Parts: sequence; C-alpha cells; structure tokens
Amino acid sequence: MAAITMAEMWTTVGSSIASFMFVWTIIRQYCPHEVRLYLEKSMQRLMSFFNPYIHVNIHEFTGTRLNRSEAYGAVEAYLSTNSSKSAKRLKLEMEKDSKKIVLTIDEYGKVTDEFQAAEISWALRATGSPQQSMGYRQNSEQERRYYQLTFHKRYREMIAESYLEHVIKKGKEIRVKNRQRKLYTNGVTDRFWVYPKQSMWADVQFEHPATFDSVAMEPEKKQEIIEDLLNFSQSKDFYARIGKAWKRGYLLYGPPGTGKSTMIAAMANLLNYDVYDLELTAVKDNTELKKLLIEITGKSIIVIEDIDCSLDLTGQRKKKKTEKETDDKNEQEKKETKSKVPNEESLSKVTLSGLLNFIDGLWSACGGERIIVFTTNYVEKLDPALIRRGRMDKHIELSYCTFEGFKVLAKNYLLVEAHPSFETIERLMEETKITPADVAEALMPKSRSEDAEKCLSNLIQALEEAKKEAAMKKAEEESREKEPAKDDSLLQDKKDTEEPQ
Ligand SMILES: Nc1ncnc2c1ncn2[C@@H]1O[C@H](COP(=O)(O)OP(=O)(O)OP(=O)(O)O)[C@@H](O)[C@H]1O
Repeated sequence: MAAITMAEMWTTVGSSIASFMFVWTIIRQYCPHEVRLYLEKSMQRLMSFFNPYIHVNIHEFTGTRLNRSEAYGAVEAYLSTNSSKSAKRLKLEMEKDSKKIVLTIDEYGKVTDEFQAAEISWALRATGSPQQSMGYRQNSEQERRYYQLTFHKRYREMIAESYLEHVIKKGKEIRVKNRQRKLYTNGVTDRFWVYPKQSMWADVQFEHPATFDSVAMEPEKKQEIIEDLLNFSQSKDFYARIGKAWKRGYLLYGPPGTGKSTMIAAMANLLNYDVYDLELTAVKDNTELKKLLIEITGKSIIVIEDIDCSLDLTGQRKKKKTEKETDDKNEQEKKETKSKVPNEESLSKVTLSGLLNFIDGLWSACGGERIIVFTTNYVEKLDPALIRRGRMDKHIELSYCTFEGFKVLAKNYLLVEAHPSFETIERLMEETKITPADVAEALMPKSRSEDAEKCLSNLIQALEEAKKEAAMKKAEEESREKEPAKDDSLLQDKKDTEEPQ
C-alpha cells in the first residue's frame, strides 16, 4: 500500500472541513428552528467530548455594579507575581506617584501556573467590539475585560475546592502589601451632579515619614503602644470569639507640639493602614456622619483631631468659654483654642449621641479592622461618656519632652548618642518644661555650617530662655495672687476710717 504523503493528508482534511461547512450552512438555512437547536447542542456535546478543557471567566465588572470586581483585582495581583516569568505579552503599570513597576499580562496574553501538579493557564481577554479607528484600537463602552482560567476537566474538583481559593487569598495578600496607602479627608463635594450637597471623602497618597523610631518618648511607653497596636491587628479571631467589633479607640492628649499628629502617622505606618481625617464641622448631621462611616474601608485609622474644639459635644463648652473670657489666667489657653474652634456659623448638627453611635453603633462594625483616634489638648473638657474605657480603650498622654525623649531626637536629628553637653541638658529639662516640637526646632540645623555642637548649644539656649520665661510667669502670678489681698486690706482700712466712732 502506497504511503499517504503529508500533502495528501492536508488535502483530505481541507476537503472534509469544506464539505462539513457546506452541509452545516444548508442545515442552518433550511432546517426548522427546533431541529437546528438540537443539532447545535449535539455538536457542542461532541466538541466537548473531544475538548477536555474547562474555562472559568472572571469579569472585571459584573451586572450593574460600578465597582471593579474584587475577585478580578485579586486575580490581577496574583498573576502580576508570576506573569513576568512565563507570559510573553506583558504590560507595564505604575501607580500614580508610586516608584514601583508592576508587570501584568496584557490583553490576549497568556500565563501558565502550576498547582498540586496540575497545569493551569490564564489569559486576559475582552468581550464586545473594540472600536477600530485609523488602525489604532480604542476602548469602547461595550468592551469588558475578563480573565479566563483554563484547565483539564480531571482537575475540576481541585480547582473549585482549593485552587481558586488559593488564588484569591494570595492575590488579596499581595494587594495589601503593594497598595499605596491613602489619606482621606471629608469636605462638601463640589461635584455639580451630587445634589443635595453633602460631605464626601477625598483622598491623596499618604506619605508621612514618621515611624515609632522618630517619636520622642520613653522607650517603655513607646514599646507598650507598639505592642498594643500589633496585638490589635492580629486579633481578628479573638474579637470574633468575644463577639466584639474589631476596632479599638485611642485618646491622645497633651499640650500642643507634643507629637499627637506624629504619633498617628507612626501608627498608620506601623500597621500599614489608611488614614481618614474626619473634619466633624464639615458634616451636616448624624445621617451624613453615618454615610461617611459606611464608606470607610477596613485597615484604617479614623482621626478626629482636637475633639474638644470640633463641636459643642460637652454641652458645657459655651458656658466655659464665657467664664474664660474674664479669666486672665487662661489667656494663653484661650488664644490656642480660638484658632481651632469652628466658626460660630458652622451648620453642623452632629450631636454627642450621633458621634457615640459613629464610634460603637451597629454601623461601626461594617468594614473590618479599624482604629479610632481622638486628639485633644484639654482632656478635662471632654464628656466622660465620649472617652470612657471600651470606647476610647487606651488613653495616651503625650507630654513635655523628657531627657529620654531628647536622646531620641538627638540621635535622629544629629546622629549623636552621647555628648558632654547632655548633662546640662538633662538638668535643665528637669527644671523646665519644653515641648518635643521646641526641642526638634532647636536641634534642626539652620544652615550647612551648623554642626551638632552648635545645635546642642542652641537647645541649651532655648532651655535657659524657657526657664527664665517660666520664672517670670510664676513671679507675675504670685504678685497677682497677692494683689486682691492687698486690695482687701486697703478696703478694710478705708472701712475702718469711715466707720463712726
Ligand atoms: N514626640 C515627638 N517626637 C518627635 N517629634 C515630635 C514630637 N512631638 C513633636 N514633634 C515635632 O514637632 C512637630 C509638631 O508636632 P505634632 O504636630 O505631632 O504635635 P501635636 O501634639 O499634634 O500638636 P497640636 O496639638 O498643635 O496639633 C512635628 O512635626 C515633629 O517634628
């Protein structure tokens, strides 16, 4: 028997396909609808018999949802880690302001993966009709991207039961690790299509460089806070077991310039959380506050700075203010508060009960792990209900700079860990109060020629001046205290002389 040549074989295959297509066209044109459907289904079954591969599609957008599918994002992150090794069609992406380059598979690119000895292939595809224009492809409204997972049907169970879960879990982990953290703030939107106008979150990249290493504080106290934070972030199961929402409140209090804002940045950097800086005076009412709360994602720190000045939450503040106006002793305090008190025309109707609901009402449990931080310069002004344990679980006092705190700053600012002038500085710090902000300012070189020596002498000078100022203030206060007594004795003398004998 003569051997069949390659050319003859291809000719036979080609003419068989042509005959099949001809018969199929006749069937489609002349057969009744029911017969055609039956034949099409049979064809599909026949094809799947010969094609043992199964496809799973993960669409970028599903149904009417405007948000990107979470599964799609997780797959994208998962594939970004191994696509650069096996894919031939890659795309380079760089997040805005981020220095990190990410390589992912491009449309129609393919990448293979291995899991429990099974070979799995992934492809990025697009549905709909991309518009063609001058030879360039443009994204059209109808075009929707999706990842297609292909595997042999014998792995069906393994893929459904473990592989997909593995991909989503790993992808989410990678997203958390790579994500650029954000700093959100609320303000009344200027988008014309949002009516009525309401407070909404706007965000920028969070880039504050503070860490716990840069916070001036006694080492033991610092370590306690770090451990508390880390313990919280790893306690998902514990919170679930005791039936409590996974959140923790911190109250940071102390005079201005003692590092409350710096501490918040250090907390966010330690835990890799986003920061939501909530401006209460820009929130119309309790309902709007709830809406803002719902939009806050997990792994976040919600900050309300200067809580004593944000709203009339104490119910006593107005009274206190009028008292203060006649009180010369509190002149300085008044000046500081005045700059932070919201203008009297503020239309916010957020109440104390609205805020308490925000902290630990039913809605506060949505969205996963979160930390709420209040800061204040005057802790005694706050309503006890607002800061009771359980609501504000940890109260942290940030106070004037100690010698231990100074050593942290000297190491960070001047790279100096020991110096003959440290003894003088320690003595002066025991005798007078100075904020870490003032120490930091003194240690900051003002010109290239200022070395560590000069900066330390600047600090000694600042401490001596602070000491002198405190002594003068004390003397003034003492003389003021004596004055009324002097007035009283003068009055008594006058009375005595006027009284009839
Ligand atoms: N404990 C600290 N450790 C390191 N730096 C500090 C500390 N406290 C203050 N500073 C320095 O002083 C600056 C101001 O501090 P920060 O804004 O954190 O103080 P604050 O307590 O939040 O003040 P305010 O109550 O006025 O908001 C910071 O930029 C930082 O350089």
